[in-house]
Amino acid sequence: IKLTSSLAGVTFANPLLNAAGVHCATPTELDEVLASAAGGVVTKSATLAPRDGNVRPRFQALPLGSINSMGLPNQGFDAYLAYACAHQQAATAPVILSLAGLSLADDLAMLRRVQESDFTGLVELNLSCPNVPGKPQVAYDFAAVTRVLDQAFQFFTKRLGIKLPPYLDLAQFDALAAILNRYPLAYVNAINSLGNGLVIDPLTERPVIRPKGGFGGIGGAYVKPTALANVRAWRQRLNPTIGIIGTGGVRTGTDVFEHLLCGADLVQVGTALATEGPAIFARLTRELTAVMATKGYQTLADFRGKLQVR
Ligand SMILES: CC(C)(C)CCc1c(C(=O)O)[nH]c(=O)[nH]c1=O
Repeated sequence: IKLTSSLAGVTFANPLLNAAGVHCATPTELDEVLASAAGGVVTKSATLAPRDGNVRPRFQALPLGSINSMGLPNQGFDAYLAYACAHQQAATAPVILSLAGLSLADDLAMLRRVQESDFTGLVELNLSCPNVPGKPQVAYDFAAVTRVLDQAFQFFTKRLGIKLPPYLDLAQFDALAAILNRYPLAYVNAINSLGNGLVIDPLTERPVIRPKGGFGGIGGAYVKPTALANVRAWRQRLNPTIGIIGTGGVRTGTDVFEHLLCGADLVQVGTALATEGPAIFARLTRELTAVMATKGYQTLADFRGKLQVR
């Protein structure tokens, strides 16, 4: 049984990575993921300048998932570009460089720096980043998405993927796919956390996280059906040249199998990694292998995207 997978010409020994934001903000955390059974690692979404992020508590694990309003705490673009270039030299498992500019100008400035750098790996542009205040996040403002991609692909010739939040209306998939299919994207990563949930503690009568009045992104089991639907919807609508990373609700090998069945080329783990640590990747590869053995599949291609129509 082989778990190898490739995305935009980059080969992964297995399809499993961390989700940007989880266990990936420092070189130590990144090294721990690379030292684990993970097939690769994604950096915390970088902003141009380092950021402390929001006040704590800003993450809370829950029985069925998690809520977070981290506020983009990160060591800054230079630190993650240096890490990505160093590990490219060392020919370790692939490092995906995640970017989340606080403005269109910052997005373009970071992409220009990558374009001029020695980094030839995958870049993941987080489109859940804020837009102009008072407007929805970039990914929910299709004119803003068009603007970013139009300007990026004027000069960016390396491998660019985008991280998208969940969409809940089929007309949104149709409209956005028509836009995305115009660009030479390496992949689409679905989904980011389900935005602005609210978890409260009935004993203290307060939200469980402090920033934004307790509003935060929801992850974990809560979002798996939405994550699978987004993976499937994008696979059905995007050019086959655009790969798919499935993220959301992965805790077991069967969850990984379901994302692959819906069309994912790679699968990322957030909430469950935050609670279990990088050892989860050995468990997930073991469990995925067991599922495949039971079903008689030898490779991921034997079943990737082959969800049957009822
Ligand atoms: C939510 C933003 C702060 C605008 C982007 C960074 C981010 C965060 C975060 O740093 O709060 N959390 C998520 O679950 N997803 C994200 O994309």
